[in-house]
Amino acid sequence: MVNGLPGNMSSEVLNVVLQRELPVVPYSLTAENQKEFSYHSKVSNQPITLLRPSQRASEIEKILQDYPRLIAVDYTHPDAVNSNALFYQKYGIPFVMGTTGGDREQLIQSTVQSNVYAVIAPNMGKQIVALQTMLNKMAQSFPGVFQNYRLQVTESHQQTKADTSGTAKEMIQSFVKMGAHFEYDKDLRMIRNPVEQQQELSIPPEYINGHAFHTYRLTSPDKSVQIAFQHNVLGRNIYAQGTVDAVVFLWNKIQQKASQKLYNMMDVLTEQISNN
Ligand SMILES: NC(=O)C1=CN([C@@H]2O[C@H](COP(=O)(O)OP(=O)(O)OC[C@H]3O[C@@H](n4cnc5c(N)ncnc54)[C@H](OP(=O)(O)O)[C@@H]3O)[C@@H](O)[C@H]2O)C=CC1
Ligand SMILES: O=C(O)C1=N[C@H](C(=O)O)C[C@H](O)C1
Repeated sequence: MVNGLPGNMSSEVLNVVLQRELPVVPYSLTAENQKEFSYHSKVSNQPITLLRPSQRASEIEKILQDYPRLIAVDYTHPDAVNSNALFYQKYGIPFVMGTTGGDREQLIQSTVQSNVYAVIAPNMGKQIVALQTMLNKMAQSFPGVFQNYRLQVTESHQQTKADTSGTAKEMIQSFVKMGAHFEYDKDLRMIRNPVEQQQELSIPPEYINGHAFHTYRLTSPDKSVQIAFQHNVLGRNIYAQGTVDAVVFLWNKIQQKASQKLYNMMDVLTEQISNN
């Protein structure tokens, strides 16, 4: 069940689900102010009924009777993360939460308490998740290696993005664990202006409405050393592919009745690599 239609990420995920010939539940949670009542994908004839927050409680039990083994994918809005998660938890629906923002601590806490299977990650792009994993390991192995270094982060996304990059927030935590000094109001530059994106970052016009460029730059106290990490993505396919991998991963965990219920994308990636 791909929730957040007709949004950008949910549409992309739906395409990948259909390309991989996986079954799709013909319902999607949408925003209260949504004007359309159904969504029509370019690659399928089956319309998807859009359910507003005020409608979903009365419809979900019937949907669960028809699709008892459904897994929800959530690409909605930072303001909806916690309430949507509570909805999945209340009805025992396993979910893959790609939506960023909201109260992340509460999201994790309520998921653990609910005992519902879930994958939660602010970035589903496996190559980026590999970089995150490497930085986590680096922080564990060399906790103070960037002591007194200053971290500066630039992240550029489409103008409609509602929040600060969730990926950047996680990466920053790793660098801070390595001793780097970082202040959100001074050291984070968020670029949302299409003119700057084209002129400064050379983002092609067709990707102004869908890109994610991140640079993390560490500078030594005397400025004689600079170390930078960068991941630049055009479009959204990388996340959609990872999301569908996470759905398959979760499906397998449910079949195996795994005792661990909550996972992140590092778990998905680790299992995929060890199975190959
Ligand atoms: N984990 C990952 O790998 C990635 C995460 N993301 C995250 O996914 C989220 C969505 O991004 P994107 O698709 O680009 O955003 P969009 O704005 O394109 O899509 C979000 C959709 O969700 C709808 N929506 C709003 N409120 C609700 C609600 N309560 N229930 C259901 N649907 C709702 C919006 O409707 P309306 O427009 O009417 O408000 C819109 O159609 C963001 O948090 C983004 O950061 C994005 C890319 C990758
Ligand atoms: O909104 C987006 O587009 C993205 N959101 C995620 C984030 O906030 O980190 C992942 C990626 O940057 C794309």
